Amino acid sequence: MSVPALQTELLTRRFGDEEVLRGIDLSIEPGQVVGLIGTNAAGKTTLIKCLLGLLKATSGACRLLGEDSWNLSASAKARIGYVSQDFELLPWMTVQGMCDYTGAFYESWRPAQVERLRDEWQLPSDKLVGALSVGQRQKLAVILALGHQPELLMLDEPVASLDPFARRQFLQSLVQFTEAEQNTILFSTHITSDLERIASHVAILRDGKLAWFGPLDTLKEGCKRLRVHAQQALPLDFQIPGAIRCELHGAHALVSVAQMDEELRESIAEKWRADVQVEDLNLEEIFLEWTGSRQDQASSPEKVSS
Ligand SMILES: Nc1ncnc2c1ncn2[C@@H]1O[C@H](COP(=O)(O)OP(=O)(O)OP(=O)(O)O)[C@@H](O)[C@H]1O
Repeated sequence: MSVPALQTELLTRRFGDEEVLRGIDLSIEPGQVVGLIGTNAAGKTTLIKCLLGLLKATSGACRLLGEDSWNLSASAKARIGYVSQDFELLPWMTVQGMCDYTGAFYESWRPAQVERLRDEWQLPSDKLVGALSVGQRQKLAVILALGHQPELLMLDEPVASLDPFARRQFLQSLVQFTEAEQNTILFSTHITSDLERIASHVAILRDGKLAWFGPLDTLKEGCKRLRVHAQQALPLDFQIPGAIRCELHGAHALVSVAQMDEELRESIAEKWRADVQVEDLNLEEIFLEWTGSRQDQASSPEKVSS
């Protein structure tokens, strides 16, 4: 069996009284492209930093490429590409200087590939880094993270400042990156359409826990919204196995489930003498259901009509 590219066991991380990560068990295999999603302040950056050894776990284990994240060897570090949310760069260097400087740290640096990406992404070589726009700096940070041919890419909201064209180019370079079968990506994002385009797997953080982890297709195929219309008022403790969210309104309920199947529909219909309508959800809706941030008026209990 291969060593997981990234792994946590019962990982917790506290900041003062705030327990941001509360017992995360996650195992990402080589070759997986994992989109990490969760609401603002869900702990995505904290998880990425713990995995990279930039933050120490309060308790539990964190491993990267088989090594303890807090004691990574130089050779493991050389196999990682990382783009942080604030992509720290040296403002007084030119773009070319920044590339040469970063390249000097890596034996495996590929100047030709860096130059190609720089041209494709229209980054002026002689411009000072401090004079670049936010989007241009983000592009440079991504190019620097790819320049040494890493096999593990960790990207914390890598496209937040990119225009749609640059985002497309960026996603294309990630697709190229994953042509090497064992290359792994963990990226946090709020843009579900990007996630849909490149992720093989999805990890959802909620309340400091890993609410869901698995293949993107399984998530999309299994997650459904049920409109339950019973003949009489449903009990206040009305529950459905595997429900992610449940809203009750008299004889009606709006329930989202992670793993829908016909047997479940039939058992609800029979047990509650109810008509059960099953609705498909797109990835953004699934995200809203999982993170408990659904605000869609059409779905509010008041609108559940018989
Ligand atoms: N160094 C720190 N000191 C104190 N609190 C911190 C620190 N770093 C993160 N936190 C807290 O941990 C929580 C999670 O932050 P984190 O940046 O991991 O969230 P996130 O999911 O990446 O959010 P976003 O989507 O907004 O980027 C927040 O409440 C944040 O204030």
